[in-house]
Order: sequence, then structure tokens, then C-alpha cells
Amino acid sequence: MTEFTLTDLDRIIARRAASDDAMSYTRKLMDKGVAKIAQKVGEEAVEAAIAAVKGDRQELKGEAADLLYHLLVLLRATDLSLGEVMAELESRTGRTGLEEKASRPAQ
Ligand SMILES: N=c1c2ncn([C@@H]3O[C@H](COP(=O)(O)OP(=O)(O)OP(=O)(O)O)[C@@H](O)[C@H]3O)c2ncn1[C@@H]1O[C@H](COP(=O)(O)O)[C@@H](O)[C@H]1O
Repeated sequence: MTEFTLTDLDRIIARRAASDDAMSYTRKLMDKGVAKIAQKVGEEAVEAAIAAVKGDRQELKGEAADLLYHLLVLLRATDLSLGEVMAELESRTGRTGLEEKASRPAQ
């Protein structure tokens, strides 16, 4: 199990989005704007769904990675942070962060 997280990827994306490296796919996507990034998210979501229905787990893994990467780029392009989305997900658990941490077994 890798320790690499969406937060780690989000930090990489932030650095690349702020760079002026013409070779950066992230930078190029940001330059194309929200509509193009949103289109990529839609395409990757459909490709992931098709892979799942086909039962192709290897393909689903790749498409899911593409989807998460493009979704994080979309959040950045729209000034919505990953933290805000995680807070929304946390609120749906009916718990506050403090309660969740308190209920975890001691390490
Ligand atoms: N996780 C990813 C990642 N996933 C997918 N992709 C790119 O997404 C693109 C999707 O390919 P497609 O064939 O669907 O798209 P395309 O034909 O190239 O482009 P369009 O014409 O459709 O816009 C590919 O070029 C992939 O390289 C990614 N590009 C970058 N990252 C991460 O972002 C980091 C920074 O990348 P750069 O910005 O390129 O330095 C990398 O180190 C990775 O960690």
C-alpha cells in the first residue's frame, strides 16, 4: 500500500500549475481553461465507467488515476481546494473531524 495521497498529488499539481514549464501538461491544461479541463474530467469519467462495466480492472486503475488527476486540476482551476471537498465529505459522515480522530484506535 502506497503512502502517496491525493494531497501529495495536489501539491505537485499546484507547483506545476504555477510553473512556466512549457513541457508541463498541467500548465498546458490550466492555460486551456475550465471548459477544456471539465471536458477532460467528463471523458476520463466515462472511460473509467466503461472499464468498470467491461470488468477490466487494469484499465479501470489507469482511468481512475486519470480521472482523479484531472479532477484535482479542475478544482485548482476553479479555486476550490481539495480541503474544502474533504470537509464536505467529512460533514456527510455526520461526524466532526475531532470526533473521528478521537474514535480511532491509539497508534
Ligand atoms: N497524474 C498525472 C497525469 N495523469 C494523466 N496525465 C496526462 O493526461 C493526459 C491524458 O491523455 P489523453 O490522451 O487523454 O489526452 P491528450 O490527447 O494528451 O490531450 P487532449 O488533446 O485530450 O487535451 C496525458 O498526456 C497524461 O500524461 C497526467 N499528467 C500529469 N500527472 C501528474 O502531474 C505531475 C506533473 O505533470 P506535468 O504538469 O506534466 O509536469 C506528474 O508528475 C504526475 O504526477
